[in-house]
Amino acid sequence: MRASLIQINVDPAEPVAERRDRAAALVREQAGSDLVVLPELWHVGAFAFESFAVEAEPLDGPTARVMSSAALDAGVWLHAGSIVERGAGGDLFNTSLVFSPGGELVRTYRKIHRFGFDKGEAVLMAAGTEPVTVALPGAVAGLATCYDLRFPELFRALVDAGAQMFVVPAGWPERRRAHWSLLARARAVENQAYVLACGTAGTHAGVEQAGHSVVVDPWGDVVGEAGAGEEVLAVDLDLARVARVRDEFPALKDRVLGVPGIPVINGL
Ligand SMILES: O=C(O)CCC(=O)C(=O)O
Repeated sequence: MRASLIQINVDPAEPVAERRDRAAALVREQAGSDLVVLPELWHVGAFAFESFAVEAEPLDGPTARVMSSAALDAGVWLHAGSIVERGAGGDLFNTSLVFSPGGELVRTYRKIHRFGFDKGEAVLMAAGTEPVTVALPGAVAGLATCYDLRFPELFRALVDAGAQMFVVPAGWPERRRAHWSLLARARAVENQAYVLACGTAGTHAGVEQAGHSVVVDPWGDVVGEAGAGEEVLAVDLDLARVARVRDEFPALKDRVLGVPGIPVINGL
């Protein structure tokens, strides 16, 4: 599988509509890839809290329309990162969108772990409640978003649902870049799965972004890593490696479930 992670620059001076069109053009340039990934809230900026309500949109809103047509034109599976979704009841969600090469919206994932403690996303958005997987050609992908990366139980539940790779759009701050790299590798090693972690570049709302999107293989080796600025990170994934690593070093099979005090995750 050829995967291209678009680490787009989020600059508050660039109008959202222009960034949307620019992102779509970047997706079209990835024709020939199998999977294209954009980061979390790239249209508005993950820390641009004052713009969340203004830029909120339904699942058939402007970002979904533009991304659907970009996926169709490029003929790729597209994880279009996340949008500020306005749900039917008016609540806002941080919602990831996955399109088929035919441009169909095949999966959505509402971020479960909201970031900010008692501020920002944590108070402005509602939490998702359902882990989500999507069958891509050659592998089942588990979906997670940014802060979710800190919660291994979500990833284990996704493995129980069949995930062989994780796609993690993010707007991770530079200040905690060391955690980003470490956690991406940890989730890959402990779950013996590929991790495709796609962040943003630039500074918005005073928060410098880490960039350094990274793809980690099921052994924990870094397959490719971006720098700090806008960049497309293109990598080739050997999806059969997931089964090989799981067979040769069968740690997942050695899980001991049912120990008092250790919660059992029964899948989804
Ligand atoms: O966990 C972190 O350090 C960053 C999380 C974050 O920025 C987010 O989820 O938007």
